[in-house]
Amino acid sequence: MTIEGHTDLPAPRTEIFADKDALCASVAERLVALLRSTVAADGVAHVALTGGGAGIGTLAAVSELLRGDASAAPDWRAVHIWWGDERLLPADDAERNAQQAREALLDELVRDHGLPEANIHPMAATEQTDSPDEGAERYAAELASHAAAGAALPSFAVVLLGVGPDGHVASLFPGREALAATGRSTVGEHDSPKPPPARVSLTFDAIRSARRVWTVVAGADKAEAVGRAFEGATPVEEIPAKNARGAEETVWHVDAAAAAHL
Ligand SMILES: O=C(O)[C@H](O)[C@@H](O)[C@H](O)[C@H](O)COP(=O)(O)O
Repeated sequence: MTIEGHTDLPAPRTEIFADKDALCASVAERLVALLRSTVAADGVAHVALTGGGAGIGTLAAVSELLRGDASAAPDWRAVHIWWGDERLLPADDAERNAQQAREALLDELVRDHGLPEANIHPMAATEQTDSPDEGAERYAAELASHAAAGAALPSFAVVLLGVGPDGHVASLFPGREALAATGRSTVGEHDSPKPPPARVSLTFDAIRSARRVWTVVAGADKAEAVGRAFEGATPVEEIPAKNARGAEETVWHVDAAAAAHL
């Protein structure tokens, strides 16, 4: 089965926040509202999470929101949790995006808010395979099993993405072969410049099939990458984040420090 990311997508827009906490609180609110409206409209909502400080901070902010007032929340029984990328490590490794997400929010959603454990779809851990390629194949199969007939992956309401100081998103790093993986939903990375080397990632085709792409970017070390992502001439091979777009919208949530070069 092949997939095609959309090619003609709306231009990204930016929203700038005073600091990381304000950014995370705002994205958390929007995420909860989006999942709620998506479940109401479609009966199901698929979301792809990201690791990183702002990504996990957003999940912690969702947890805080729910403690204040859970009435705005979606029916968590209808929400499916996926990841944009993962580190190929033991399942309970503290460096795993899934493990960090569990601690920040997901364990609580399962325990107190009815999120079925079966709706959490982590990428492969080393208990399943040591091979990033096999991990990618396994995840592609899992995605396909939740896709509409003829599609390779579910319709993501939103893909959340952190952006590295080098301009990477998910595990799509500058200059790496994985950037060029097309016609498939996932790709293995064997030699990531950021440790650990072995990772699994969604491809750009998969990211670009999402209805929305929301980046969450905080910190002065991101300012150059953010600035370059919005310059027309920047090659995607240098700043991969430039290529991350959603079919309906792409919003860069950026704190003031990371927005310094915009
Ligand atoms: O697996 C990883 O290496 C991270 O998930 C990574 O992709 C992260 O999202 C960005 O590097 C931004 O991270 P920060 O938000 O912490 O800057």
